[in-house]
Amino acid sequence: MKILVVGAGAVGGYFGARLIQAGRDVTFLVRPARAQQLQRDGLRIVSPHGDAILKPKTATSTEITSPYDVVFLSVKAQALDQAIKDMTPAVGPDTMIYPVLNGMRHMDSLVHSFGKQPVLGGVCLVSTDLDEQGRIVQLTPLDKIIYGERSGEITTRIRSLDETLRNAGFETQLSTNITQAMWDKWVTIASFGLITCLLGGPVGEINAVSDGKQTALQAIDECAAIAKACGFPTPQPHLEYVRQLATDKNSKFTSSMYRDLQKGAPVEVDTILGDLLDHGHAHHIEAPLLQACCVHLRVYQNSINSKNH
Ligand SMILES: NC(=O)C1=CN([C@@H]2O[C@H](COP(=O)(O)OP(=O)(O)OC[C@H]3O[C@@H](n4cnc5c(N)ncnc54)[C@H](OP(=O)(O)O)[C@@H]3O)[C@@H](O)[C@H]2O)C=CC1
Ligand SMILES: CC(C)(CO)C(=O)C(=O)O
Repeated sequence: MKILVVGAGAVGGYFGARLIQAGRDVTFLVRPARAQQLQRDGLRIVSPHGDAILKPKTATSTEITSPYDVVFLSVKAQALDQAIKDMTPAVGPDTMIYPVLNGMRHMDSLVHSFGKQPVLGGVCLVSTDLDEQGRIVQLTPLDKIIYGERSGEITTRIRSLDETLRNAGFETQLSTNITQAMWDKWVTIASFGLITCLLGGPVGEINAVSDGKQTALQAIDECAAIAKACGFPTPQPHLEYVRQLATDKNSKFTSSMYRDLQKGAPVEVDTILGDLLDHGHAHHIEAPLLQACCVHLRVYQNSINSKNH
């Protein structure tokens, strides 16, 4: 299968690299600056599972002339519209689009642009960072991707995708209920985004101060209550796992949103937290911590936008 990874950043770069190491046919769709960096320094992975420096195949949007079998979409929400335009030549009648962005709103944009047929559901569970030198640094051993047809069917194409992705150095799961899995992930990232960005530190530092633990648990309850009201209740074992992760006093765990905030970079506030809050409003669910965090991050976002103009 010919795989096009759109975005050689923290997520795409990591899973793309592991797939290349496992012998899969991977090309990265990149913009010119990243193309030059990869050409010069290679694709560099720093990971508890083993470091790597690879020379990947790359293409810029004008260099794509024929469809790929799979487009693994791993850009940030704010880059989605342009990425959709740039990846269009790679999408043919049989292409599967496998997005791993956090949240759900990107699904509407993809279906609007390409129709329902090519768009799979997808989730990734990993904690990676694109550092100042363009290296991909994996911060915890977790690396799992989940994929499935949005209908839940086990089709021939999803089986071949599963065969291609399995045994490539990370955990995989073919899901027959990918929409639920995406909601579970949404609750996870919204909880950790909210906890770390609003309370201002990694999980352990929040739990080290009085009322930190209770506030973290309240944040999870707010996000889970919205998912439940929307008809996607987070399964109890998953909720327990999130609660445990969020209350570990020794944990350095953060969220990609918090790391963006620390870097002074744009944060996916509206697609991860704002969209969840809107779903809460539609169901009359009170979510004061989530609301406060949205306001905090929107003020931050406005301040970086005005600095950049
Ligand atoms: N990092 C993490 O731990 C996790 C992130 N996620 C989610 O995954 C998604 C991706 O995040 P992440 O990998 O961290 O983000 P990064 O910013 O690290 O990577 C995104 C990459 O996309 C590239 N890009 C943007 N637009 C285009 C384009 N038009 N064509 C080609 N490349 C493009 C950027 O390259 P450049 O700007 O250099 O051109 C950048 O390298 C987000 O929705 C995030 O929430 C999910 C789970 C964990
Ligand atoms: C919460 C976490 C680490 C789970 O994969 C994540 O999705 C993120 O930081 O963006």
